[in-house]
Amino acid sequence: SYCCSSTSGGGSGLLSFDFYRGSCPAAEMIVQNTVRSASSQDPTIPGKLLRLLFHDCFVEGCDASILLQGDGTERNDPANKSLGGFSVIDSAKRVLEIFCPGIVSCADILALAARDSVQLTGGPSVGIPTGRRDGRSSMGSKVRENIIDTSFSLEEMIKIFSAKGLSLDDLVTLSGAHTIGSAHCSAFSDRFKLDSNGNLTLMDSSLDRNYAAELTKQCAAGATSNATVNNDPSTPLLFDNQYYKHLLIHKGLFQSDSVLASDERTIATVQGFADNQNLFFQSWGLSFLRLTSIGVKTGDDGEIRVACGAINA
Ligand code: HEM
Ligand SMILES: [Ca+2]
Ligand SMILES: [Ca+2]
Repeated sequence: SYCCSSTSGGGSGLLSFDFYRGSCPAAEMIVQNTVRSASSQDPTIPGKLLRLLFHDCFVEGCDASILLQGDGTERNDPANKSLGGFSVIDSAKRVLEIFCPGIVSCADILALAARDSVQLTGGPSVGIPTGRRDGRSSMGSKVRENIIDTSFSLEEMIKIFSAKGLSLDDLVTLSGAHTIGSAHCSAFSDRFKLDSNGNLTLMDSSLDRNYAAELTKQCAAGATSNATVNNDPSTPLLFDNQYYKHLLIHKGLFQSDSVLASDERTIATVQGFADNQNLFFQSWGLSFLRLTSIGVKTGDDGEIRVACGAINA
């Protein structure tokens, strides 16, 4: 088994499965029910929760720093303005504060909610250990250096992933999150240029022409600035291996997606996942565990917030 007691160890970094078994046995069920009901009202929720977790874990570890509100926080950094799903975490927390006040961290709620989002959309169900505690700081200035931009080279992506203890396989596997959810036109407009009519024309020859034409149509001049396109053009609501199949036929939305199918260090993994969904799902389980373990605070570190948007008084 994974480890360990829930006694405070002063930041030992160890989590344990079913950490809340004694203190709040319904915790995981309450999160799951909240995510399920929110997603049935709004199918864009699972993608939002999964991306929210990624952006939390890459800045100060998986400590819910992304949820803190206020001037100069991560959440208010321009690079995070397209994040969503906050209200789902808040409502799970409200229910948990009624049943088990002061027990379940926002960091665990977010990790569990992202896990459940994958399962709800048809992906693998992954048991993850809990016991994360909530951070007490959140600085917008730390976002840029830790979050990958769509224009990054594979080299630059590897650098950031390895700084988090994640491998090249983790990078290819976790990028598979783009099998669900959507993106604002501005997120990939660097692959196009604006013509004199304000319309986009293709600059990046690594993109399939018909797919590019479809994207320019959806993002044409006059489309509102909050226009979005699906990350996965064929099964946007399903967590499947279609993302990898698209990469192989030059239909990766971001440059950072496309590069995975063109670099010889990653193409075999992409091919393997495209050919075999079970392989992708198995790998997802391992990589997701590593993602949700980045920089966790345990023991005496951090706190259990009363409300996810603010540190305790
Ligand atoms: C490796 C480099 C990555 C880059 C450059 C990247 C970039 C982006 C961008 C620009 C968007 C669109 C945001 C918007 O315009 O609304 C997006 C969406 C998304 N990303 Fe990533 N991402 C990366 C990795 C990941 C990882 C590791 C995960 C999770 C494990 C993830 C999960 C998602 C999800 C689920 C969405 C859809 C969000 C929604 O529907 O609101 N991404 N990503
Ligand atoms: Ca964080
Ligand atoms: Ca899909």
